[in-house]
Amino acid sequence: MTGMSGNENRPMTVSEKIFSKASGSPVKAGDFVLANIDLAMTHDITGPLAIKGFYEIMKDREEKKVWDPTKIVIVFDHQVPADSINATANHIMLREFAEEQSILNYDVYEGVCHQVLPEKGHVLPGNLIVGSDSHTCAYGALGAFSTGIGSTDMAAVFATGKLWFKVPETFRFEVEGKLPKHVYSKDLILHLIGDVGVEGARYMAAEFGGSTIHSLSIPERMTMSNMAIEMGGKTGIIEADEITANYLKERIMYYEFDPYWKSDEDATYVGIKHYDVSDLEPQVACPHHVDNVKPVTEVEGTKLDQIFMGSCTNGRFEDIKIMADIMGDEPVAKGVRLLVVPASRTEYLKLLKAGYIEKLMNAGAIVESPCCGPCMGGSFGLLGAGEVGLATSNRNFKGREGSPESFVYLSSPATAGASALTGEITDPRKV
Ligand SMILES: CC(C)[C@H](C(=O)O)[C@@H](O)C(=O)O
Ligand code: SF4
Repeated sequence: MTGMSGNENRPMTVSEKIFSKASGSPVKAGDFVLANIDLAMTHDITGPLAIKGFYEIMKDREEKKVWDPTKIVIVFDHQVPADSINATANHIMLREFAEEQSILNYDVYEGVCHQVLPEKGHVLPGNLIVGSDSHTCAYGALGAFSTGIGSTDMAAVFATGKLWFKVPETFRFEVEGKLPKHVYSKDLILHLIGDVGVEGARYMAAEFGGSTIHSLSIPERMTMSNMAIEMGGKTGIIEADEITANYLKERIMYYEFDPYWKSDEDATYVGIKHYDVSDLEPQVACPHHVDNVKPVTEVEGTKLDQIFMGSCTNGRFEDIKIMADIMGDEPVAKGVRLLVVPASRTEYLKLLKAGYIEKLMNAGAIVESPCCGPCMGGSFGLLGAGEVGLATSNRNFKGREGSPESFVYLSSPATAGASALTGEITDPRKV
């Protein structure tokens, strides 16, 4: 894919470039544009309402067809396998819609949407992607502008392939330094969210850059981009580089790297913050807000009832490997439930082959098949009143994982692994 030519020589952020291409003329932050959508993702929770809205829009048309079936992906992940008759009805509705509209990218329970789309090569740098899920910002890890939208907006996208946007301003997070041992990109993103707060990047493109970011693997970048919404960001974009290109070459037959999809030097930012991570400690987000972030040393010793290792934030092979490695051959502490839910079928199979699933099961973990799992108090693994959970996911709102009287802490897989051995929040550097 080639970039826009003739940007009036005005330096642009990568997000401005993407909106310029998507709307057909050079734009700047603050402009209102009608943009062409490259890819639309929906899932089993928000999809049914989008379909109803689509038929409502189409009610007077003879041909009720989506704008482009090849640009729609439908994922079954929040309630799979169906945990209620209502969930089954939603799944049936989505399957029938996909069949009727010739949408081929759907079903088979591949895993959590935000893992499945990049993994299957649906995401490219420079794309404008929308998904009816707030963590759609995750695909920014590959240099796409991707953002969450509501079901009714999705209905309009199904019908027209276009959507109105106000081109967001960009806030740049410039990160330098080498992450210390046992400190990961999850600790970094929690630290940034704790620093700027849940509204710190409201309606902005959060752009993560600097040598630390560009040394991260794609799974590590995905963890960061995924959580941009937790600082209010429209997206969490990381300019594509060689690491991105290598990830894509494994997935897309004729992928060619296009260096255009980077912010120009002298592009206009609404703010730039600099960080040095050389001394960063493992971080924990404490109940009930994602920006209530503390170094692990301030909360170690907090007794746990359950640990959830999974989600679109940290449910990949690399994450679960970190947990398994830190646990060694030691068992899960008595009295704590360790739920491990790989983010996709592919990640699960890699873990199986490498022996990590067996290792974790021998340690006492309960391993479930890929889905959102307990992340949003879904199909299983709910916390009871007064119970305390530690999760590698992205939200710790009141009642997020079950009872409104429960408590959820968020951490990296390393902290979760160390804590599984002791049954209390534990500093992974001390294991
Ligand atoms: C169910 C869905 C609408 C929701 C979201 O948009 O984020 C969920 O995925 C979540 O993480 O809370
Ligand atoms: S894993 Fe959690 S955060 Fe991710 S899409 Fe599912 S419910 Fe949302």
